[in-house]
Amino acid sequence: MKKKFDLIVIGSGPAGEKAAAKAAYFGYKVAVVEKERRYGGAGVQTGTLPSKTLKETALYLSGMYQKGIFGVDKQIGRETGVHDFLYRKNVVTNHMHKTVAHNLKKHGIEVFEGFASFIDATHIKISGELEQIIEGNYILIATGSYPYHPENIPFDDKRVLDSDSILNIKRFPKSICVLGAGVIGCEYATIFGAMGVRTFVVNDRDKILGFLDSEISEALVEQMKKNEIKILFNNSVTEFEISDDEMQPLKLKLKSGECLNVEMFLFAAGRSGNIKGLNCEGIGLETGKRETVLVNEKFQTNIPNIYAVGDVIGFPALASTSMEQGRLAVTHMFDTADLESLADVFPYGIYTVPEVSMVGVTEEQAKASNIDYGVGYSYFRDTARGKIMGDNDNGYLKLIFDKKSRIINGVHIMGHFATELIHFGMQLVQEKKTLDHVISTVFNYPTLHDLYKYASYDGLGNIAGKKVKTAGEVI
Ligand SMILES: Cc1cc2nc3c(=O)[nH]c(=O)nc-3n(C[C@H](O)[C@H](O)[C@H](O)COP(=O)(O)OP(=O)(O)OC[C@H]3O[C@@H](n4cnc5c(N)ncnc54)[C@H](O)[C@@H]3O)c2cc1C
Ligand SMILES: NC(=O)c1ccc[n+]([C@@H]2O[C@H](COP(=O)([O-])OP(=O)(O)OC[C@H]3O[C@@H](n4cnc5c(N)ncnc54)[C@H](O)[C@@H]3O)[C@@H](O)[C@H]2O)c1
Repeated sequence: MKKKFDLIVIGSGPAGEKAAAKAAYFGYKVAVVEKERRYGGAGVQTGTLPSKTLKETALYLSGMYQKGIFGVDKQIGRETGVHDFLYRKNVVTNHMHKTVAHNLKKHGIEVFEGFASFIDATHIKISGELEQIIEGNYILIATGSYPYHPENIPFDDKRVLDSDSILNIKRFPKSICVLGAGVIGCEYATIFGAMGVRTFVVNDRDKILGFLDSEISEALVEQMKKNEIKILFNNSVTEFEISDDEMQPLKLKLKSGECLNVEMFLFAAGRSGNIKGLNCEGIGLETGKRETVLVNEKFQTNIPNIYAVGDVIGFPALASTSMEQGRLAVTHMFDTADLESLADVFPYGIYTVPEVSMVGVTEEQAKASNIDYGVGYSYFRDTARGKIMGDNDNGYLKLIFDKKSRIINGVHIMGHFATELIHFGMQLVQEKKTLDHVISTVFNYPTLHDLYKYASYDGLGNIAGKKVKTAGEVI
């Protein structure tokens, strides 16, 4: 007999898992269909958590942040190989697979292993070892995204890689070229840089991480250079010459005419939505650019009982926002009345070495919208906690505020733990707090939260015409 559910979720990534768990928590009968044996999608298996774990591994093996404390340079041992590099990543993804499986089970969600496709708006065919058809009053598409593969790149899963296949390398490279200075490209470039790999980044623009405040982006470039990462701006790879002999380097011809000889190549220039095989066209579901599903502000598609969330709907394509979109879609389906909308202020966390994080407006945006804005800076090395940690990367925090009201509307941090530190800044921006609010706040001492206080004092100095600090200042 055909099984019937209140909700069928396609995909067990962050968006699907959280949506399914919430609907089940509210008492609805829920199914999740997952095509892979291991749960968690790009969030757990191929994207967020593996890359963040590799970053921690690189920091551990290189001793990069201990260097600032003891002043010694711990060279990565020659014996450090691909096994050491990937070990912790495998531990974390295995554990998280089990955590997701456990979460689905404890909520009483039925999981179907197989590939889901639409028969019609309420029936899903599951293809795989056990083929079957299930029925749902509501369907949630949470199928995520995959690395985009341009035709001119000869991916081989050994030396010419994307952000999925880089996780299965069999030997550790001495040199690598990363194409694309977006989030994936910069994170991996700094991971390999920290591991002592000669790293080249090729980007078709003159800025890395185009959405960042320009000063922060430039400061990160300086740190990358310090870690011997070479960034080739306004450039691209036009041709590949690959010898069958794997001991020979890949020869990459660049738009600038130069040739780059490296052991590995990582393509990191965009992703597309996972809609192939879903049969969207067959049921009349509207899709957009880069294989995305089109939705309204309630995450509802043009077919009212079908919703879509996460990477498959495109921007911002983050695990953090995908989970919330999943929960919100369930709010709208079942009128659970617990969440109204996604917060319009959310942070960006870039897990490069050093980390970068931001919330609110950049200086360029403040300028463009004619806000009479001021800035305040503070440096990790000027705080007691920064001194204790031994600031290694000239880390700093930058506040952008409205000069008249003193309301803070942008916070930008580059430095160790930036992705953690940003959350206080997020509250300031969300709640429209002022510089005066920050200076009247008491923090634990010594902590890096002092950065907020010093930047606020610097901002007040700016208003009073007594500004003393500039971006990237070294004393
Ligand atoms: C290298 C990298 C690093 C990242 N780092 C971060 C980060 O630090 N912070 C952050 O917030 N975000 C990060 N992201 C983005 C984050 O991983 C994604 O935004 C998030 O995983 C999207 O969640 P999702 O549930 O929409 O899709 P996914 O996590 O991709 O999950 C989709 C699931 O659907 C399944 N599926 C697809 N089609 C079908 C089908 N037809 N039938 C059955 N199952 C199907 C897939 O197998 C998969 O398990 C990173 C991404 C990458 C690639
Ligand atoms: N920490 C995080 O939150 C995090 C980490 C990794 C990935 N992600 C998510 O994954 C998504 C995809 O990331 P991405 O880095 O692949 O894409 P992206 O679109 O963010 O960046 C691509 C970069 O490659 C450059 N580029 C594109 N084509 C090129 C070419 N032919 N030659 C040279 N340069 C080229 C672009 O100018 C851009 O700088 C992001 O949008 C993000 O949502 C998030």
